[in-house]
Amino acid sequence: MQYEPPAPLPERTLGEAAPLPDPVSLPLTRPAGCPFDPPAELARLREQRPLSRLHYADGHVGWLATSHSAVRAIAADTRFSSRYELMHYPLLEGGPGGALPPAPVGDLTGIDPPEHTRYRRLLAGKFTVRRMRALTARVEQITAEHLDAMERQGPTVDLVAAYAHPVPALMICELLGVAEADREAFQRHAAAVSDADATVADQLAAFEALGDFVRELVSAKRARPTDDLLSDLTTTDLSDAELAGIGSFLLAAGLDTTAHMLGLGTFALLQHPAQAAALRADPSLADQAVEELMRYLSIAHTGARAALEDVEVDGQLIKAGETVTLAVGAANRDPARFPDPDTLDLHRKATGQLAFGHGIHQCLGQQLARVEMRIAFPALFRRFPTLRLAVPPEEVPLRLQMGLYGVHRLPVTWDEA
Ligand code: HEM
Repeated sequence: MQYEPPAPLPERTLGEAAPLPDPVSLPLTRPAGCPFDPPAELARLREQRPLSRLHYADGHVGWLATSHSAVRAIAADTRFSSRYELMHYPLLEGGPGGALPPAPVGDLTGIDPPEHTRYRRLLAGKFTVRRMRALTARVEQITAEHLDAMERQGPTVDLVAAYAHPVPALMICELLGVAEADREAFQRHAAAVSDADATVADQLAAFEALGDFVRELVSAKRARPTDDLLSDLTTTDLSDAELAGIGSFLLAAGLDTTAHMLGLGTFALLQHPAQAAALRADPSLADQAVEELMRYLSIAHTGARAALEDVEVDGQLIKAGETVTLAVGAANRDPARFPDPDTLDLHRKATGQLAFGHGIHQCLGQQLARVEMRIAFPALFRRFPTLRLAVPPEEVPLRLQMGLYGVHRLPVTWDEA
């Protein structure tokens, strides 16, 4: 019998290593009864492969990154763009150039280098250690004042309206140098923008009013600078329009994010009483508790990037022009990175969690956000040791299907002394 050499193995080309399952739609449904877990379907996809094919609403077939390593690698890679106008959106009709316009002036998250580098350098230099230290003292004061007000008001209160929203709102006022007399108006507009019960017209009107407010603030700082970030920025070569854009962007980036972390984080701690008790008993736990809550809750649960050229990630070829949705919530629950990832464990060292983003767009305000949370969570649980939900957990209104996850309201109560 004549010997036949084995047929050569087919050459394995990138992206053809194994047949890919059919594209999926973005999973959005969170498991019933556990409002803190990402959609279970994301975990199933992550078990199969780090990158799955994803259907976008305009017919594009792009990618969904679910593993910690893939999300981290893509966020760190500048061959992927952050420009909104280059992206397809899983839930928005209209492809690049149709779904969303380019980022407005001052919005750092939707631009690439070199435009991004210029803004980023100017801003990073203003989030100084000295400023963060000064802000820490103000967070302590502001949280104490709001806890006093809650106590005076007596049970029951909506924790979002009484604490989770006003504390970060006032910290943005501190950062931007909003005068005491103007803060009430500022807070009113800011609360109306994110009020789920407001009509779209009212939300838009509040949004316009905030824009006017920031423009007037810029003129005031140019005329009479004070000790704040916005005044500092008036000494740079930024135009008034750029300053107003940056002011509005900081407001958008720093307020609702922190507010939703405080609201949802309190809900999570109330549902995990042993963890809340540990935080109450040991204030030195606060730093790692905040990292773990950020990981566990991942309120900014998805990000997106568009490939500017062909890029290989985890053995998978992503072609130029394709959009990748980054499932940050799933990445932060990846067992390959965090053992027993679905357990909230404040004693865990959750370093490497991706909830503040990663790479050149990583959150610029993260130190401020951390300071706010490190102070606000323990202070709340120490002031009200009997704090509990005033409604059954399933009645807490959740921000389902929204870009930023959280609670709309959190009715809480406690035993009066
Ligand atoms: C818990 C609260 C916060 C969360 C969860 C959060 C989350 C994030 C995330 C995920 C990004 C990256 C977006 C991307 O890669 O496209 C980001 C960027 C940013 N955040 Fe935050 N953030 C928080 C608080 C703040 C605060 C308090 C400020 C400032 C007052 C702030 C200012 C910014 C800015 C300026 C950027 C843009 C950075 C860039 O594109 O270079 N954030 N944030």
